[in-house]
Amino acid sequence: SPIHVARADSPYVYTNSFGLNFTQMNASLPNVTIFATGGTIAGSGSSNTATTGYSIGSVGVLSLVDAVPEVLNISNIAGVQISNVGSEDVTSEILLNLSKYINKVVCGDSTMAGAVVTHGTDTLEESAFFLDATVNCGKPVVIVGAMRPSTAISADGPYNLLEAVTVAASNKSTNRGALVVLNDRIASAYYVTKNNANTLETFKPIEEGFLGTLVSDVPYYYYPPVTPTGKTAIDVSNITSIPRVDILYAYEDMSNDTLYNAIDSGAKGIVIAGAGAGGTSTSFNYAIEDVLNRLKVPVVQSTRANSGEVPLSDIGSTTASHIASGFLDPQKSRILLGLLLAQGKNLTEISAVFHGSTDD
Ligand SMILES: NC(=O)C[C@H](N)C(=O)O
Repeated sequence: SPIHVARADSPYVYTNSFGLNFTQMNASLPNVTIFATGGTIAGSGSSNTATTGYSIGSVGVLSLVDAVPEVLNISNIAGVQISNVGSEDVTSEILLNLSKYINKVVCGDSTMAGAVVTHGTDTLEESAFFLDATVNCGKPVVIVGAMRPSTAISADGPYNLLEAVTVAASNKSTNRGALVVLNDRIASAYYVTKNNANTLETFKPIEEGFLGTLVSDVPYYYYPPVTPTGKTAIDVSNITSIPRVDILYAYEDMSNDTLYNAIDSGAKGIVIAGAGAGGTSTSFNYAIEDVLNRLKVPVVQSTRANSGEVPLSDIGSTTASHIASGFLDPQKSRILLGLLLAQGKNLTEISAVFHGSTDD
């Protein structure tokens, strides 16, 4: 269960009705809760030039905030340690717990302005998409990470954290869904993706553009609040687990066995990272139709190209409830399919939700 923490050197001055501890309660400042999950932002290396091979999640939320005392000039902070793992170890259990927690202690508390989630960057976009789908009270949920560990020269985590808290505390950030803030940019969690394995300039919504930027820690939004086309809000209050969804990466000579093996070993839904606009071989297409018609297991056809649409008209015949991912990439499609399966949706309903992202 989560541990509530505050700054190491000072006693709590205020505990709210949800048991969250604050080290200051300045009535003129907004309240923000930081939910820490781990990742490089909480990592430390053996030298100040090491930007790989460092230990992940060795720094707790308390030390993160201690490294950036400036956050206390802009908000009253409560800290909750949800987990302390590399993002590759973030599970659907952690995400469900986190989402329910934010819905309860941020959405359910009129004195709380918003939430910040610190997270490893490798799968940050998956967790951000999950939170965008499942926290919909209008308050900002800002997901932030870092590419350099806290011990590196020019570590990016401290300033990224300050920017994330600034965005979460700003009333300009409401009704924009979950937001990803790194490297002075504000992006919609619905579209953003990691583009480079190593560099600071890595999170981008490839086609859709950023929502805003920060200059000298002041957020500027290019547009008034918008909702991504076809976005589906999902209530997780009655969901206790997320069914397993596997992603299969398509390639020349791909064997149909990959599909049947995944289902035989327990996958309740499949996402294909297809070639181009969802393409798989003629033989594999028959296997997909067999799985849809006979086994009634949803197969979402997405693309391994890192942007663009998979249109429904481009995949398969009309003899089955085909599901085209629209503009959602394989990793976002996996999150959405898992949530829809958890809600008990059938193939036709699932197809309609994915089709919504295409606006046709
Ligand atoms: N930059 C990072 O945070 C990478 C790290 N492996 C993680 O995702 O936890």
